[in-house]
Amino acid sequence: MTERNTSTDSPEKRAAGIAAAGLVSSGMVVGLGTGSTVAYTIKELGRRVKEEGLDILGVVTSYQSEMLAIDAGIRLTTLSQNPELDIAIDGADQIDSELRAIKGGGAAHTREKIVSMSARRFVVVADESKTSTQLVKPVPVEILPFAKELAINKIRNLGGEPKLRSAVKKDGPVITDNGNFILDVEFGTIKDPEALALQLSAIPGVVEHGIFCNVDELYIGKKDGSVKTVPRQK
Ligand SMILES: O=C(CO)[C@H](O)[C@H](O)COP(=O)(O)O
Repeated sequence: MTERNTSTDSPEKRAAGIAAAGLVSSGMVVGLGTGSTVAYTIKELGRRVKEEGLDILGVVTSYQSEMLAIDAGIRLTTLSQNPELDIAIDGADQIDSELRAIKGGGAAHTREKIVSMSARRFVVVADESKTSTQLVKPVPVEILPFAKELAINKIRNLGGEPKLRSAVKKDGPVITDNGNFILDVEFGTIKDPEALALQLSAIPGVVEHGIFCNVDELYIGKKDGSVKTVPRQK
């Protein structure tokens, strides 16, 4: 896994994150993703709650987004109480020209997928470095610790090279918010993301993988502070 850029001061990420917050209006239930780009969205929504009386409920995707949302003053709900969301906004590690994305750099992709699939509209916020004609980054795969060896063998049979993600400030593996391990799997250029997504999902012990084929719209923040929006071609 390459080093994660979680810079807290990025004009590109800020531009994308704040622009996407503009899609949210009072009465909405909003899926709140995880990572440094959507953190700008969460903070902007919090500002609007305080300064403009924006009345929303948020559904978080990680302990990180929960803490940010609480700090920002956003009221939270759960998928049990609100199973259908109006919109979900989240970051991505890479996104291709057909808006298929790799997520899970922050090990939150399982809840992120559940939340994004529960939303009528799923918007990804990113800086330009995340865009690519094809997906080439390693795919994060959350697995049950009990299934590690089986999952590694099955993933190798698919042509992937899995690496157990290690924690930075803890000895041993990363443990997700769900109590599982993460494999970062190198597949080279992913020619057919939809097919690979199905193959990974079929492996016993795979909880969720980081290939997302449900992005409706991409907000790309640029260095000059402008934002390009790209809708998915239907
Ligand atoms: O999928 C994710 C977390 O699991 C993040 O959305 C993704 O890693 C992008 O993060 P950032 O906005 O910090 O670059």
